[in-house]
This record gives sequence, structure tokens and C-alpha cells, in this order.
Amino acid sequence: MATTSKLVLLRHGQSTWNELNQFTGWVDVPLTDKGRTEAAHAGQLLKDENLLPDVVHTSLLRRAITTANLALEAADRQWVPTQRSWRLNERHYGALQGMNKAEIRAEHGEEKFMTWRRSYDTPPPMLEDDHEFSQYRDERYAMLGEDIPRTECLKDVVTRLIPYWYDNIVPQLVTGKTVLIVAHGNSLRALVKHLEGISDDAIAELNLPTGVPFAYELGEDMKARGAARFLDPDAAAAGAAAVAAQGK
Ligand SMILES: O=C(O)[C@@H](CO)OP(=O)(O)O
Repeated sequence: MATTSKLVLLRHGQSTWNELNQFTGWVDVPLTDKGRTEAAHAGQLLKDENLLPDVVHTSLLRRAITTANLALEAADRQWVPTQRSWRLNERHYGALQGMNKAEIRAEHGEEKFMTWRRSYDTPPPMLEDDHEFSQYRDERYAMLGEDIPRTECLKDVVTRLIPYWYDNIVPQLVTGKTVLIVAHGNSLRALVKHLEGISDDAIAELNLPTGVPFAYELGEDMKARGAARFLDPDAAAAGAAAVAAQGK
């Protein structure tokens, strides 16, 4: 009998830079109190919906790690094995990291702003290694050496994320485990694009809310069998609309 694999994705709760409307990328900012509440609520939803994870994956960034910890605590699931990888990190936002979204839009215009923010294959300008918001000397990325990103477009994120998906997550799913991935707006957009087969153009329209889990049933090909199911649809719709409106 075929095993039905269950996958739950969760974007971290609101961060301090989400609140300030700043491009964040690999800058390691914490959650706000609202973000912590969202994370705990996400864990409660997992419990209520009986979508308790057997394993968890997070990025190396504290907004995802804290979200996972708070969600697991609320779900009484702190003991589950957890793996972390830079491959689940947010998209590196290059020279935009730390910049205010409304100011960038006002300075460069709507078209450039949306190209940098949502085009599939145009990255923002590179961030200099000696910039205060560079991760070049951060020891958690030492294994990347000179290959550490200085900017990324969504296509770059797909390229670095999909090997992790097949090497580390798919083997768990095929044994019937329920897998929770706690990551970021754009790293999850990259994964959703792969799972749902969304085109390079159409992915621009997808915005993911903070702190609302969404679940997929996967087929034997490890692709989505249908659309994602948000565990709190009203909060998800409001959250996605707010992300779409950022910078306006
Ligand atoms: O700043 C970022 O790193 C991301 C997610 O917060 O922003 P955006 O939604 O604009 O891609």
C-alpha cells in the first residue's frame, strides 16, 4: 500500500525587520512579541489538526529557529529530531539587506522594486563583504568559504534548496514521517514552486504569511497532490495580502 506523506511548511513569525518594513535576507534578526505569539499559535494548530511532526528542519537563522522552538513547545513536541541548514535560509537580499522597502520603492520606482523583490532571475546588487549587514565573516557559514552568497534571486534559492530537499527531506517523507519545515518567505516560495510546478512568471504572485502553517499531501513523485491547506485560512489570507502590500 502506498504511504501518504505529509509535509507541513511554516514561515517564521513576524520579525523585528518585518515590523520595520526592512529587507532582511540573511541578517539574523529576532522575532517580535507578535511573532512569538504567531509561532505558539502555529504549534497549537498543528496539535489541533493532528499534524504533529516526526522531524523538523529549520534554516540557520534565529527567526526560524525560535519559531520552531515555540511551535514545538505549544504542540508538546520539543523532543523531535531537528536538522538545520543554510540551504533553508531566506534569500540573500544583497545590497538591499537593511534597507526600508518603501524607501527603495520611492527611490528606484515600482518596476525596479518589484523586479528585485519578485522576479525569478534578477538578483539585487551584491552586498560588499565589509558591509555591516554582510555574513561574510559569520562562522556559521564558514563551510561555504568564498562561495557564500552576496546576493540571490529566487532561481538561486531553488538551486541551493532542492538538493537539500532530495537528500535530507524526501528520504524521511518516503518512510511515512510527517515533516515540518520552518523557514522563510522566499525559501518557502522556492519550495512551493517546485512542489506545485508553478511557472517562473506565476511565482511572482505568491506571497506567504508569517506564522501560519500550511500542509501538503504528496504523491509518490514527491510533488503536491493538490493545493496547500492553510491551517488558519483567514489569518493566511490577511497575512499574504499584507506581504504583497509591503513598500506601498
Ligand atoms: O526581507 C526579506 O528577507 C523578505 C521576507 O521578509 O522580504 P520580501 O517579502 O520582500 O521578499
